[in-house]
Amino acid sequence: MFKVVLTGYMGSGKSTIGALLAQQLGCALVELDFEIEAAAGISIPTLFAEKGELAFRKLEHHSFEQWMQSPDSFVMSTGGGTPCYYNHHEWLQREHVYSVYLKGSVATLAQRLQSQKAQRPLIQNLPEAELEEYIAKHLFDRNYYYLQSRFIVPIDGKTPEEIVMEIRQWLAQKGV
Ligand SMILES: Nc1ncnc2c1ncn2[C@@H]1O[C@H](COP(=O)(O)OP(=O)(O)O)[C@@H](O)[C@H]1O
Ligand SMILES: O=C(O)C1=C[C@@H](OP(=O)(O)O)[C@@H](O)[C@H](O)C1
Ligand SMILES: [Mg+2]
Repeated sequence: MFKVVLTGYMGSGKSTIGALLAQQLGCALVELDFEIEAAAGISIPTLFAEKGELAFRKLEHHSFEQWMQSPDSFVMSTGGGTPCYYNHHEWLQREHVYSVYLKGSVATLAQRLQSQKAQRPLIQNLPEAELEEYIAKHLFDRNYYYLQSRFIVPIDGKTPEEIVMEIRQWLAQKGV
């Protein structure tokens, strides 16, 4: 049994890499944001707008815990905040959990997120000029949690395929 858990800031590529990695490993993909949307019956932006971030975090907690406690093997793409709430960071180093931090620079994340703010309620109303500064501060706070992942992959300037290959090499060393 193995649980590969991808962590990292919004825009670091968790969803993209997760899908590719699960496909290559031939295992299930858990896209935590989809799980939350399915449980809520509404999109994440609507959930934030109508019920608030706290309601989102509760659903995220429920879904994350259910999957982590299951006997299933999978690749999980978390949301950028997932390891930073409740006791979630404690899961990152448990037995059978292969946590991977997709580590991007502020510049790379800001460049990617600029055109994708609408799907991400935490940044959707930020003026363009403030995005980079917001990410820098937020990432500083969240790094404490991301860095508890067992493997760190710098992502700047790499293709998804290159990143997936690095993760697969590390997993192979661990016998996965
Ligand atoms: N290695 C990469 N190089 C260039 N663009 C990427 C890479 N990985 C992801 N992207 C793009 O960056 C954006 C954010 O990726 P996404 O997988 O949604 O990140 P996350 O789930 O971490 O928020 C998407 O437009 C995606 O196509
Ligand atoms: O960083 C966060 O707190 C969030 C990240 C999002 O996922 P991505 O990291 O896939 O964008 C999504 O879970 C929600 O908008 C909150
Ligand atoms: Mg995602």
